[in-house]
Amino acid sequence: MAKIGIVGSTGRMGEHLIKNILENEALELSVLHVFGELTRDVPSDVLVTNSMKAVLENCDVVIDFSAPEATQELCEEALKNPTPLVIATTGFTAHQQNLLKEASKEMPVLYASNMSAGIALLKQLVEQVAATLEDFDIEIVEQHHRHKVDAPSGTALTLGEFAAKGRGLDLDAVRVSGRDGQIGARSKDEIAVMALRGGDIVGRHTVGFYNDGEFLELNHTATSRETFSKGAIRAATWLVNQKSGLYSINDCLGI
Ligand SMILES: NC(=O)C1=CN([C@@H]2O[C@H](COP(=O)(O)OP(=O)(O)OC[C@H]3O[C@@H](n4cnc5c(N)ncnc54)[C@H](OP(=O)(O)O)[C@@H]3O)[C@@H](O)[C@H]2O)C=CC1
Ligand SMILES: O=C(O)C1=N[C@H](C(=O)O)C[C@H](O)C1
Repeated sequence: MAKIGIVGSTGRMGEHLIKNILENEALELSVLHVFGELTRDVPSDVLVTNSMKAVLENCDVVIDFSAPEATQELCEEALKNPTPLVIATTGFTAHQQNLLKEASKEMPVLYASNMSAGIALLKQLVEQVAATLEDFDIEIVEQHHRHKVDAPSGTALTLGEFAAKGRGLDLDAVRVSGRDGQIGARSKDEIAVMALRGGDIVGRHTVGFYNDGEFLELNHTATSRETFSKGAIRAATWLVNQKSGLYSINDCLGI
């Protein structure tokens, strides 16, 4: 039975993870990392700690839905005590992304900006459509709840990367993150990635392909955070049996 540790246990996603792991008899919730205070009850055999070292020493695999600084601390500590890591946090700097790659040389690391099966497939469709409908303008819109702190979402950036890949482009070179004022006409290759925030939207992503006379929009809407939490748990049970390397959710799903 895999012993699971959670980083970000007091957050919105942490709450679902704790519930989903405790209700699954094939899993053991062994340790929770808390940054502030844990206000919910957990079984007495679950270790609650503010030490990343203690998290790594007390589980077979870590699931991280937290904040970039917390993931950074987790990876730095994991380099001293290699442990399979499922990383779901978004909003990383280039340095933090490199740290994930460094860690994956010493342990299995699965990173997914979105743990849903729908987005795993959508990435592939986006790359295919971008390559096939080569004259169409590509624009991406994401919508999330009012509490989300990073923008655009990690998923929107991932979808943008797949769209750019389909065109043989680098997203960093063609991404537009805002339009306001006399901006001039749209250039052929640019890909806008725009964010809307409000209410309790769990996560909605639309990738649009626009041409004269027609357009195609591919949309994914997450209606429950359990989609992400159950996706991450599935990834964790898969990852404990893998060798060191950087994996995506598609590797876990076999698609
Ligand atoms: N890949 C995916 O499928 C998904 C990814 N996410 C991503 O997961 C992350 C968390 O989302 P969500 O649960 O909504 O966010 P919350 O803000 O609700 O939770 C964040 C958690 O991280 C903890 N935390 C914040 N800063 C630190 C720190 N410096 N050190 C240690 N712990 C820290 C918080 O502790 P405290 O409560 O004490 O502040 C809290 O437990 C986000 O990056 C989000 O984008 C979300 C959903 C799906
Ligand atoms: O913060 C969230 O809530 C979500 N974050 C992820 C992201 O940034 O892509 C995934 C999901 O859309 C929900």
